[in-house]
Amino acid sequence: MRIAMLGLGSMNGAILSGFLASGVSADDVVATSRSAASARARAAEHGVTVLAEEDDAEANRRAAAEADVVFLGVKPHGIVALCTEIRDALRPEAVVVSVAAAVDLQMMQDALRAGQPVIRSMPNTPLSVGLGVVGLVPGAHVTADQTDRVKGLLGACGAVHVIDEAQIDALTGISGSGPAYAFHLAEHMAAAGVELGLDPALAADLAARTVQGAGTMLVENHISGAADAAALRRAVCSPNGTTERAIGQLDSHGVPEAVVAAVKASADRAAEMTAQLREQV
Ligand SMILES: NC(=O)C1=CN([C@@H]2O[C@H](COP(=O)(O)OP(=O)(O)OC[C@H]3O[C@@H](n4cnc5c(N)ncnc54)[C@H](O)[C@@H]3O)[C@@H](O)[C@H]2O)C=CC1
Ligand SMILES: O=C(O)[C@@H]1CCC=N1
Repeated sequence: MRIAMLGLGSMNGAILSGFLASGVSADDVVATSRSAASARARAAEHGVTVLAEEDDAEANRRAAAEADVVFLGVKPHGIVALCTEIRDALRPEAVVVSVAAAVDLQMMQDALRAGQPVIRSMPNTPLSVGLGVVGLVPGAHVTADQTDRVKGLLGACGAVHVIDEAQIDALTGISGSGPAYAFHLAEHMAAAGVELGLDPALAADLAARTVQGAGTMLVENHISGAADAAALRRAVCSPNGTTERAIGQLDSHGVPEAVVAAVKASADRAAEMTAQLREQV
């Protein structure tokens, strides 16, 4: 299966790392980038061909022309223009997969040739280490085989959920943006350790491994049904102990409400961006 990755930034780069680690051959991937310098850097980093030409539309068309699956990894406001650019170069059976927030299936289908299969996705960057989460919304022209093919590719680097388009903003608020919430938490746990006198490298290591360990426990217990997040939290809290005091601080500082507000803000922003993009097309 030939894969094109148009726009090799943070998200498509994370997906590509996941693909290569899961056994996709670098020979089966062609990517594009905006500048020759970034193309060289990305080609060296991933060991795949990265095209960048004077005219980036030409690089995108060349990469798309041979592909069975084409990942669109540019910013949301560039997706429709990219679809228009590659429209006539795509093979009719090639599946276009957008990773962009806010750009709905209709906008992409309208910019591509009638009948071109399109899948809207919302991935997250932990796909790079095989622990991602992806929401997939297959468009009207996508066959079950084509969905399975894309699910197979992404499923080798994370959990894939096929969802309705109406659910994608909520999913974005949890799993698309969510890695940043965990990184934010780790950042401030480590900063507090430094304030308490720890070496910065030690504090960062403690925070990173704690988030990793808690995440792994959470997933294992979630899959087995043994315990949910609240039960695992309670198991760390000894009565009148250190953690109970710490959680009391999180609660009194409004962290539960802040997390709910953060997830909703991400989802609301996605919807707002969709409305803005619809006005532009
Ligand atoms: N960063 C993340 O964690 C996530 C990002 N996304 C989505 O991924 C998309 C990309 O976001 P990031 O990777 O964060 O941005 P980014 O800025 O890191 O990557 C975009 C890349 O596309 C390149 N590019 C721009 N126009 C191009 C063109 N015409 N031809 C070829 N390359 C072009 C840019 O040079 C850049 O390398 C967005 O639509 C975003 O909504 C979705 C889920 C998570
Ligand atoms: O911040 C953003 O808009 C993108 C979508 C989800 C994660 N990053």
